[in-house]
Amino acid sequence: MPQPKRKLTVLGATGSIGVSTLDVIGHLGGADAFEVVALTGMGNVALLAEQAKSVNARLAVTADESRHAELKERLAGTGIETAAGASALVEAAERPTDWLMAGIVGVAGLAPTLAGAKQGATVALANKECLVSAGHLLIDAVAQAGGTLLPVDSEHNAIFQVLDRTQPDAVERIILTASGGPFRDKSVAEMRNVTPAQAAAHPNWSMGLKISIDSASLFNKALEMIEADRLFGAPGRELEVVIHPQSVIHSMVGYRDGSVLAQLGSPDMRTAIGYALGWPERPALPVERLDFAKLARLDFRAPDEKRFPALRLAREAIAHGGLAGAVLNGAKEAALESFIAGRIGFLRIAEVVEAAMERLLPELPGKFGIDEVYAADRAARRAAEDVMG
Ligand SMILES: NC(=O)C1=CN([C@@H]2O[C@H](COP(=O)(O)OP(=O)(O)OC[C@H]3O[C@@H](n4cnc5c(N)ncnc54)[C@H](OP(=O)(O)O)[C@@H]3O)[C@@H](O)[C@H]2O)C=CC1
Ligand SMILES: CC(=O)[C@@H](O)[C@H](O)COP(=O)(O)O
Ligand SMILES: [Mn+2]
Repeated sequence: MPQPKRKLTVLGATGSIGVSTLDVIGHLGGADAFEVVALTGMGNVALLAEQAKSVNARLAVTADESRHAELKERLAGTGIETAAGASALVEAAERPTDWLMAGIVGVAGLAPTLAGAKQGATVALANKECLVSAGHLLIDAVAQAGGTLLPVDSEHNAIFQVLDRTQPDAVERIILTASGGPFRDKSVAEMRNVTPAQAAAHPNWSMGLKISIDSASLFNKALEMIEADRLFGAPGRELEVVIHPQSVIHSMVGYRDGSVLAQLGSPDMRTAIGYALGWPERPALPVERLDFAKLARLDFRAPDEKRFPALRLAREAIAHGGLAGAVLNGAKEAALESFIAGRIGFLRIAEVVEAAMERLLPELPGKFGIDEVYAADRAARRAAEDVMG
């Protein structure tokens, strides 16, 4: 009897993570090995349609209702179902699947990712904004449904790989590495007038526009600190960030005997995605192997929080707990969109987030559910807009 194929859904299939995920799926057998339940995208319906055909997906969904007619036309006669809009994304994520990639960017990914978690799928989590904004709601949803949450963000995937879960008390430090981004060595004055294109030019990783710019402001690392706190935080465990310009060590865990375990690899997300798809096994992948003699050296230095205030704001959000992450992220998303649109300068991003946090943190409810998360996100965007004028 042939084994039933493993069912997969990819949210955000047309993005950087989504394209890498489909590449990994292709290397591991594609439509012969997997049944692709659903693929989702937003504006890039041409790519979405091509992807859906290439893996013989059951359903293709665009988040943008105005693009549905085009998607339908591109998939006419293929038998692939189509749908559009925010609720269609959630319905796609609710369709029974074994494995779901959460690869939508921003808090827009929260509702479909939660829906996937609630049906008990293994959730491969690239979208960090879910954990930052909704705290333990996602982790609890996975646990209640009997599913598994596998971090895909390279740092958290690295920590997951080297964390000895049989000895939680032996872990004393979680060390996130940060490339420092394209402005690692720039002064505040030099960063004042940088353009979105300069900010998006990541030195090591090829990624979507928003995460690339977040790496430049170190807000990516700020989000990752909160993400790490949600995933691996425990009393007595320190959370550190170290600048490591080569992005070869993806993160580290320090133990009470002085050992530090690190995961290394080329800056290629297919390793983390493949790990999450194959877990607990490691599939063979055509990722460039590290050549240590060629690398010759690995560098480290402390982050400069005067030039990059994002890390300090992340620590404040972690210390405050609850919905502070939703406020930091909502304000950051609003400020980032304004920077991309040319409405504010690069340095204003951190100023806007700090002002929104100062305004909103004192009045946040301690207990929260999903409605309060969205309310905090909306309030943060309003406060950010207000500060930006
Ligand atoms: N790229 C990377 O290497 C890494 C990314 N991550 C995280 O993974 C997530 C995805 O990042 P990345 O792939 O770079 O992002 P991209 O911008 O490249 O892709 C985003 C995906 O989400 C879709 N999308 C955009 N807006 C919406 C929306 N409002 N509703 C539904 N779908 C939407 C896009 O559709 P379309 O393109 O069709 O418009 C696309 O499929 C982010 O949370 C990021 O922080 C984490 C670690 C590494
Ligand atoms: C690939 C990945 O996980 C990104 O989040 C990457 O780590 C960004 O790099 P920096 O934020 O360290 O510049
Ligand atoms: Mn990362």
